[in-house]
Amino acid sequence: MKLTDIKNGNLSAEWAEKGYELPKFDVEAVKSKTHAEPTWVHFGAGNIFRAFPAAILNDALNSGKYDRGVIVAESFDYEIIDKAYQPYDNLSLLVCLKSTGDIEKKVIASVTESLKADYSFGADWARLVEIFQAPSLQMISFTITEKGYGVAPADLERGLTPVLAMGKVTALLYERFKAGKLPLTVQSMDNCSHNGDKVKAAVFAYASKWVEQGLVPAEFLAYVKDETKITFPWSMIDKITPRPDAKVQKMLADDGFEDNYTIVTEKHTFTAPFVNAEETQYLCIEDHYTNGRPPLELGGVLYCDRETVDKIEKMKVCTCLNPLHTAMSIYGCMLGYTLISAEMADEDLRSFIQKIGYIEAMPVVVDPGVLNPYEFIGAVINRRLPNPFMPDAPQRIATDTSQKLAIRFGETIKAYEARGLDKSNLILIPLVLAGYARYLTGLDDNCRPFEISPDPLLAELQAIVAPLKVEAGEQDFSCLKALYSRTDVFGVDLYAVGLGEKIESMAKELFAGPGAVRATLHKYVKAR
Ligand SMILES: NC(=O)c1ccc[n+]([C@@H]2O[C@H](COP(=O)([O-])OP(=O)(O)OC[C@H]3O[C@@H](n4cnc5c(N)ncnc54)[C@H](O)[C@@H]3O)[C@@H](O)[C@H]2O)c1
Ligand SMILES: O=P(O)(O)OC[C@@H](O)[C@@H](O)[C@H](O)[C@H](O)CO
Repeated sequence: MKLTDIKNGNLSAEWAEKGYELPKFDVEAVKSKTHAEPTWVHFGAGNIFRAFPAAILNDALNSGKYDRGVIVAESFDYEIIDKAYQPYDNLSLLVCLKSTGDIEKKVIASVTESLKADYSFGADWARLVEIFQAPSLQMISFTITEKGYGVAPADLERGLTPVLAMGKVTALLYERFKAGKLPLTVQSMDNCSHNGDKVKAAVFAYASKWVEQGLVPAEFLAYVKDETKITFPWSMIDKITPRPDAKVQKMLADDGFEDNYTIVTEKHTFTAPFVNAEETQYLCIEDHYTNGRPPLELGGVLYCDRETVDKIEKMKVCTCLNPLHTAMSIYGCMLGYTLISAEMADEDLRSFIQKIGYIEAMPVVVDPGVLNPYEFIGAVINRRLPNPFMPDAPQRIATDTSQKLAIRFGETIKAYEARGLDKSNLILIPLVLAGYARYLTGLDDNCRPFEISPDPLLAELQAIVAPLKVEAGEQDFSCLKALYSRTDVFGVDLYAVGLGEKIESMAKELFAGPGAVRATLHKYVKAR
């Protein structure tokens, strides 16, 4: 069984016998309609895209009530397109690993083209320009990680040929402007707070600079700022999607599914012709579109107003899921874990995240109404994270931690400040942040080196903690001031909000030699 059998019409009875769900729509017809009149381009050809946005579109197509696919554009890691999309006609296999142990396998055929979003790939770039000039285009979306929204001063100076994702997107919006100021919605689906505002700020930064440099007319800036033309809605996305896993790969191989290997690209993306993910999924989107949109409600998307998205996102990204993930990943990596479900069987770690969620973060959550925060966190702690069939690893979650702490913990600290809540109630959140300094040493709790996950600020932050040793006895921890006063990393100056000294004293305990991470974690969690 190979994904390309689908195009060749070469489908054996084995597919059904082995429980593989095939597309229920005419894949070639959808492909040619989408080519002629595209409606949706997604940037970021990573795992979550295939497991979730592409899969809900596949469901919409399976319903027979919609007929357009999605075109994927990769602006950063072109190897994904060469190795995980093109050889498989852009088809992929979604393996859903339920907490009951049931496994669903579904061929996703909603991706109709895969393009490398860079000028150096002439034909692909020309096709993207053509798509952005099409009146039918309704939405562009993103899952490019938080750092993908970065705007570097050097890139702003590159004019109309920038190298960063947001610059390229702005250049494509300029093509749409020239094609008649056509409307479009720019939709982030990343785990950032107020994610629409992040894209918006980046697009405005490029457009303003280009106007200032005389590269584009002032009307272009007015166009991207005109909410009847271009909108940047907020969203909340939730579906735990680990990297492709060796056990799943073996299970597929045993089935006779031949497209079962994993690729690690030079840029460290873990990709494959298949994705493995959990069953639970939520995608809540602010319904503010200027040129219509694909009917993703057919695949379960919840459309609502901005205020509701804001509350749902705060609940998930700042309280009930992502902070727990980061807490258990920082400590999990130091304690030698490679599986999230195994960490959930560790009483200290389970209790750590439970108390962070229920006692320290929950007091600042506003009930979004459409989802209940207590039910949500209950499912995360009791069903989703302990799912023994999910191959999720703390090392995946620890990737780019410096980009996530401000959202996952800083927002809660800010809310305590804003509401005048008693910050002495914050104990385990400071312990997470103290653990980050210990994590940056790259030594586990036995003082053996472990591989720190990639992070754009890694070298810079490691240099700050470099003077510290993991050993018993007195040492000078004043270098930590340069870390914990970083508002770019923590969202607040932790000294200014009165938590810096507490974090420093916890860090002293964590650095006190082999076994200190476990002992300190146990002490604070038990006392809480
Ligand atoms: N995996 C999950 O469980 C999950 C769940 C909800 C939301 N998300 C969101 O989706 C994002 C991607 O997750 P994934 O599982 O697809 O990861 P992945 O590693 O499989 O893919 C990452 C994607 O982002 C692109 N990217 C990375 N750095 C970039 C940069 N500097 N500029 C432009 N593009 C860049 C990569 O090329 C790739 O397309 C996450 O950061 C998160 O915001 C992920
Ligand atoms: O995807 P990231 O890197 O922003 O964060 C890692 C995980 O916390 C995240 O992917 C969760 O699995 C996801 O947010 C669940 O919906």
